[in-house]
Amino acid sequence: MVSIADYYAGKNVLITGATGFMGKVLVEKLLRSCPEVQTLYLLVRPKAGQSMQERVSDMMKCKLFDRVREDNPDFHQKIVPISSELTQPALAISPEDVERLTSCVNIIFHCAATIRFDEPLKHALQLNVMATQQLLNLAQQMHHLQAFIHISTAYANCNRRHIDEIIYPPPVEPKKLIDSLEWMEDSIVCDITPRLIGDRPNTYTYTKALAECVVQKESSKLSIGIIRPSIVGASWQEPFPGWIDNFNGPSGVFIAAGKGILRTMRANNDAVADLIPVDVVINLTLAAGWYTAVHRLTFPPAALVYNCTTGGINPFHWGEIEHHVMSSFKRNPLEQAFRRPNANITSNYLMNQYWILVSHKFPALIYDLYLRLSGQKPQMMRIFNRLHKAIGLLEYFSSQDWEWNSENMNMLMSHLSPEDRKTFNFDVRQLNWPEYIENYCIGTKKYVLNEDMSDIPAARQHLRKLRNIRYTFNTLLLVFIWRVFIARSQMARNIWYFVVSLCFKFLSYFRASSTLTN
Ligand SMILES: CCCCCCCCCCCCCCCC(=O)SCCNC(=O)CCNC(=O)[C@H](O)C(C)(C)COP(=O)(O)OP(=O)(O)OC[C@H]1O[C@@H](n2cnc3c(N)ncnc32)[C@H](O)[C@@H]1OP(=O)(O)O
Ligand SMILES: NC(=O)C1=CN([C@@H]2O[C@H](COP(=O)(O)OP(=O)(O)OC[C@H]3O[C@@H](n4cnc5c(N)ncnc54)[C@H](OP(=O)(O)O)[C@@H]3O)[C@@H](O)[C@H]2O)C=CC1
Repeated sequence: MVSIADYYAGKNVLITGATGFMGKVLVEKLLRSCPEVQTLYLLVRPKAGQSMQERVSDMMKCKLFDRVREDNPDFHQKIVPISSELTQPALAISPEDVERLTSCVNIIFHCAATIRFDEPLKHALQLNVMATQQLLNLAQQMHHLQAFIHISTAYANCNRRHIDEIIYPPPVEPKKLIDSLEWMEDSIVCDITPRLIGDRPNTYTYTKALAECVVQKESSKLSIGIIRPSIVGASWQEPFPGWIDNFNGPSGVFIAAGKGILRTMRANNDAVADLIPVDVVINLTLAAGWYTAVHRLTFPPAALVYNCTTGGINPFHWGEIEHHVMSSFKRNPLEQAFRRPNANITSNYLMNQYWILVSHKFPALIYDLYLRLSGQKPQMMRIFNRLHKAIGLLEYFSSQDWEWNSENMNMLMSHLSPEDRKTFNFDVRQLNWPEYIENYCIGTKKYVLNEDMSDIPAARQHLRKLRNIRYTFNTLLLVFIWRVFIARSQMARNIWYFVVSLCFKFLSYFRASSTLTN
């Protein structure tokens, strides 16, 4: 069978969501490991005052592309941005571009989505479901299409404990839902959203489940693969360890803990933390593209689903993550930490509320008071409120376990040549978690916060200063409480005198015995 790189040689690839976290890694890996690929067409929208060309050229300047740049300084010639707003009719692609794409595209990777957990249902439906349908319509007009790869999520069916590599019946017929919500005002949709999403935690997982059904409907006409990654984290090996560029999922939690802001979170110490490195997901995605295309004529007309998870193969737990994240940030501290990193996870609701009060709200109040007194704008309480909202949305995923069947991932691996297994490695049995978490934490420091590694001694010095402030504060607090207590209670005074005299007696005894032995 042809190798993966040989398959992609001369192919035209269409990618949505290329400016996102996973899309960027996909573009980079294709250019680096499949250097003979013909053209990458990226569907991009203008954003924040930047044209789509400007956005794509900014993206190509990013550090992620350093290795590709080294191998082929002219790699940008292979990239063709196509203007597209996925929530618009016909994806807002111009007729000339449609003509161009339908005549030459061989493979589609559909990564674009809204991954916000608090996205209003209508918008999440528009982007995650309707745009997917429109892209499938476009795909059917393509004369040379060999594979359509849809990126879903392992949590699309998080209302089940055991998840097989099949597409489950939709909670509702997507078309009916879209039609009925179309005429409704946003406020009404907002009111009925909890009833609609039922036992799913948010509009994201709900709409991703509906999108899978939309994709499945077209599987008799197109060769389709569906990738379901779990919690996508920093890169494991490629293009370099620890690459990450956003606050999503665990990254924001790690950073907040490293900065000493987050001290408590509800999570189950013993639950599996199903993190999956982004390079593993992308290697599997490219291999699935190759497999889908090569076997397109022999497949029965059904989309092949790949659960892309680690829990069943190489499990690691939230308690272990907490331990390794904390020790990593103590070795490699973040700059200007608010307090020393010391976050604890607990599954006990009351305990968590207690620590929120003592370790989040109380220090925030004091710090804001200090800011106010020194003529600055208070900000800490606002930061904590945002943090509480964010972790509140994540807790559902860190408090329970799921079991994913990953037979198709194993099957795919067994079809790769030894060379492809190395170049497109998605064998998570080899993943060393402590080393991965260390690189992940360093990655958040270097690539998300843009902090310099040479500043680590100063950051350590800052942590020592914070420790001394804490010791002084605790001592003063103890003395203060004790003084108040002693002033009010005869019993406390008696205990105090008893302890002091006991200490004095011990001291005299040791001094006397040491004089005798000399
Ligand atoms: C040591 C402990 C170990 C235990 C550790 C347990 C970890 C347990 C992880 C489970 C993880 C499950 C993951 C499920 C698996 C998928 O399905 S993965 C898909 C994942 N999707 C996400 O993670 C999206 C979640 N995020 C959201 O929905 C929204 O960002 C939020 C949280 C509702 C916040 O919305 P918002 O208040 O409007 O804020 P937003 O505009 O997004 O961002 C505002 C600012 O905060 C920053 N920010 C955003 N999120 C965060 C954050 N989480 N933290 C800090 N800053 C953030 C942004 O960068 C932004 O900065 P500026 O640009 O203003 O400078
Ligand atoms: N990150 C994770 O942990 C996981 C992600 N996934 C799935 O992987 C895929 C990629 O996720 P990720 O890279 O993290 O997400 P990002 O949020 O980083 O990227 C989303 C991409 O979609 C594009 N997009 C969003 N709205 C539009 C629009 N209206 N028109 C055109 N493009 C749009 C964004 O473009 P722009 O830059 O213009 O906003 C961006 O390129 C998604 O399908 C997600 O569901 C699955 C499991 C876990």
